[in-house]
Amino acid sequence: MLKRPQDKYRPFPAVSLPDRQWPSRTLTHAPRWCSTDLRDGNQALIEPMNAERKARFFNLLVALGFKEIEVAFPSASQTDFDFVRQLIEQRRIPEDVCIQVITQAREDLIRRTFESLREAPQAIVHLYNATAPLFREVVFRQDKAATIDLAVRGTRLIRQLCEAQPQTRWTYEYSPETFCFTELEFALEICEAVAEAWQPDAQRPLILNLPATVEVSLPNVYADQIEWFCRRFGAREAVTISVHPHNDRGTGVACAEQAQLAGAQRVEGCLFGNGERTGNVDLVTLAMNLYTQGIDPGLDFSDMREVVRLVEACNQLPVHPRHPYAGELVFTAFSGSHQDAIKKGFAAQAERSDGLWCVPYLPLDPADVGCSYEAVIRVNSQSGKGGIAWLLEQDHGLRLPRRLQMEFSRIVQLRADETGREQSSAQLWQLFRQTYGLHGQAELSLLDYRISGSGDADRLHGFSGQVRRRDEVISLQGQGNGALSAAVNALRGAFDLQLEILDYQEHSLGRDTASRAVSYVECRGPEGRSLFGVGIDSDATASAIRALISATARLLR
Ligand SMILES: CC(=O)SCCNC(=O)CCNC(=O)[C@H](O)C(C)(C)COP(=O)(O)OP(=O)(O)OC[C@H]1O[C@@H](n2cnc3c(N)ncnc32)[C@H](O)[C@@H]1OP(=O)(O)O
Ligand SMILES: CC(C)C(=O)C(=O)O
Repeated sequence: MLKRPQDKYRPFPAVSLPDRQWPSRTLTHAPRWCSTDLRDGNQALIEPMNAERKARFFNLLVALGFKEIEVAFPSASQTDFDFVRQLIEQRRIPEDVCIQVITQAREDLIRRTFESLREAPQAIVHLYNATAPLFREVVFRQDKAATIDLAVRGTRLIRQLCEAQPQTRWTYEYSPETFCFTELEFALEICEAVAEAWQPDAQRPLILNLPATVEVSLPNVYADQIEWFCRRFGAREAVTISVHPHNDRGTGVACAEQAQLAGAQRVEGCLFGNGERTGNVDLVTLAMNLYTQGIDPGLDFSDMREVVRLVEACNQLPVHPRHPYAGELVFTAFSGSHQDAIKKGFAAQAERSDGLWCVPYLPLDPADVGCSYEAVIRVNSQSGKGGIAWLLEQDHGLRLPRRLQMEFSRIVQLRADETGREQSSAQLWQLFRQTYGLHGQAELSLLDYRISGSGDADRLHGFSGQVRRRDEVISLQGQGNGALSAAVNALRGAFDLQLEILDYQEHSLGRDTASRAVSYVECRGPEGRSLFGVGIDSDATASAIRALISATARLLR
């Protein structure tokens, strides 16, 4: 890169619009959406879609709720032409959906475009020509007058061909391609000339589509351009202002949103931002941005994973795992402090009953786009106790006491650091069971036990039982004020061990009477070392004794 980029690149000039209104407006409703996945998206693919992929994509767009779909550049290829014919002849276009096709302003191409549209119930014919100085000078070698003439001649021919096929309800769309770096006065002049040639009214609708063909400036500059245009265009009420942002600067979404504040009523783009170079504006993000502001976008992404799957299959391009609202990782927290906040947020959410979504770090309820909470928290070496406890609670019903969370998270941390890998929920559960002796090969396992004297407050409780340690069966005998203290005394005697209970908690693992109980016992052993034991049993007392044995085994280790 250059030390002096100013020698090579010039900043884009600002628009003089001191009384701009758009910054103090807010979005209150969805725009008219037009998907151009099958045209602008398609022309940017390594291998353009065949008829079968186009048909699958078209059906998806219809199912999502799109009412305007740019389906082809019919004069570009036989595939595109035939696809339009199939849609029409096989009556695959729902009544409330209007297909759109694009053409250059060349007579042969326009005529071929109309051939593809024979007997269409309704259609939008989209004509474009580039208007910016660079394109006039370098690509077309035309002056301003010739550029206007090209657009006007194309418009007149389209009008004539529309009139020759009155059974179709026609809409005309004109795009001054490269609008965002065309002199504003000239963009206005050419659009006025096109409107004059078309004569828009309710029966002859006109869409003026003002594209950011290549993003060259900040979104606020684009918004200024749109507001400037909307305020000056003569027959403003008779036309729909549409925008078509690309994403070269990574600000396609901001451009589309701010352009709507500035007066745009319609947005063209692609799902997940496919399209030329860095892509067209991403319609999924735009729609979900509205949704999370409480505005119905009029598009339904309830099964986002399926939408991703289908679009990936049709485009043969992956959707990034961090893609807003849709990527595989966008509802997942790996880091400890995020997991802690999310866990607390879910608990607070469950306590409230106002239905409002307020969970830290999650701007959207994953369930609204068909995602489960399973992936919300995943554990690796960046994770903390909150996330680990969440997984054990969600997947196994365990509500670990805070100090046990701290203890086990240190053990998980060690494992994650050792392996350098994510610890899946299944791996965590295995580590938990191994650590606390909850599996078949525990170092110390309870074979049987009996408690005597319970029920009479004045008498001491007696504990007798047997545990297996490796191949050895060890008998236990002890007395105490309660069952647990009798068992503690029995273990002390059998293993000549300092052992003291610091804390004890239990809860049931389920709601019905047949559910099991889980006990957590924190013990102090030799040299003041404290640690937890965990026991699970269908009987609450047995689960407590198992927890004690689990702690003893760990102290003996
Ligand atoms: C910003 C956009 O996305 S616009 C849409 C772009 N999409 C596509 O181009 C995909 C489909 N395109 C195609 O299949 C082909 O380009 C076709 C069939 C349209 C035309 O093919 P060709 O006749 O071989 O021309 P080619 O592709 O080289 O296009 C360049 C010619 O079109 C002219 N041209 C470009 N845009 C336009 C336009 N909107 N109106 C009229 N002429 C145009 C150029 O000036 C150039 O003319 P020249 O050959 O006299 O110098
Ligand atoms: C033809 C126009 C709308 C276009 O695709 C663009 O400017 O990117």
